[in-house]
Amino acid sequence: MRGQAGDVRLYLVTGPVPPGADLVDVVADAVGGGVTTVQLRDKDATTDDLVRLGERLTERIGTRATFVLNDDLQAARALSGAGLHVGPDDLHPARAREALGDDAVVGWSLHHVDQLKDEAAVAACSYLAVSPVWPTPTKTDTTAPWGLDGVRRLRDLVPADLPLVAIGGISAANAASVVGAGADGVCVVSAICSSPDPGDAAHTLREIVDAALAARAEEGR
Ligand SMILES: Cc1ncc(COP(=O)(O)OP(=O)(O)O)c(N)n1
Ligand SMILES: Cc1nc(C(=O)O)sc1CCOP(=O)(O)O
Ligand SMILES: [Mg+2]
Repeated sequence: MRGQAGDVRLYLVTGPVPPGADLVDVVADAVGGGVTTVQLRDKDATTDDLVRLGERLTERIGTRATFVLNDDLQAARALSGAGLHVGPDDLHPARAREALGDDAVVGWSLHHVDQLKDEAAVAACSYLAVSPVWPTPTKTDTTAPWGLDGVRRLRDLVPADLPLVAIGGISAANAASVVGAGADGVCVVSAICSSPDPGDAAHTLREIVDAALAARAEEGR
């Protein structure tokens, strides 16, 4: 049971924002600029912290973007309608699906190709994530980068009706190549959170992703 992935074309994962900036404003501006999914990720936050911040974020975002928690099932359960993103070292996606219900968004990071042999996990997911495409200073404890060849390989192996997103080192300079290699959406932290103008950064990325998706559709891929 997959649930709907929502719209994963431009997927913002939260991260550090510039001094003086407020994360809620950054996310709201980014959604105004074209972000379609927001993941609240803060590896140091308690469940209570995540719920409080999640409430502020969802109030500002409303229904304009899909909202997902990283790792923390309890926080996701406390925030009505929130989805959950997990990796292979976290809660199993089938357990997340059971806990959150059929309509919830459940995402899973692909660190190793062998994960695709876990049919129950894949069947429970709304989308899968190529993790990471390129090395990134934002998260240094990743497994080996897949590169664009890895994106192509995974797109061939992942069921065609299951959205595949990509994360790690993605910016306006390379987002089109990631979509061209088969990703259905790009996930970014620093390209938006570190930008002096998050709304403009999101708008630029969204135009690039939409153009690359349109070009791919025209080529019949
Ligand atoms: C969209 C998306 N893709 C990958 C990840 C990374 O998940 P994980 O490997 O579990 O690592 P942490 O984010 O938990 O450090 C992600 N969060 N989101
Ligand atoms: C949260 C996260 N997960 C990754 C993975 O590979 O699973 S890479 C990453 C951080 C991505 O940051 P930036 O867009 O600044 O490169
Ligand atoms: Mg995780």
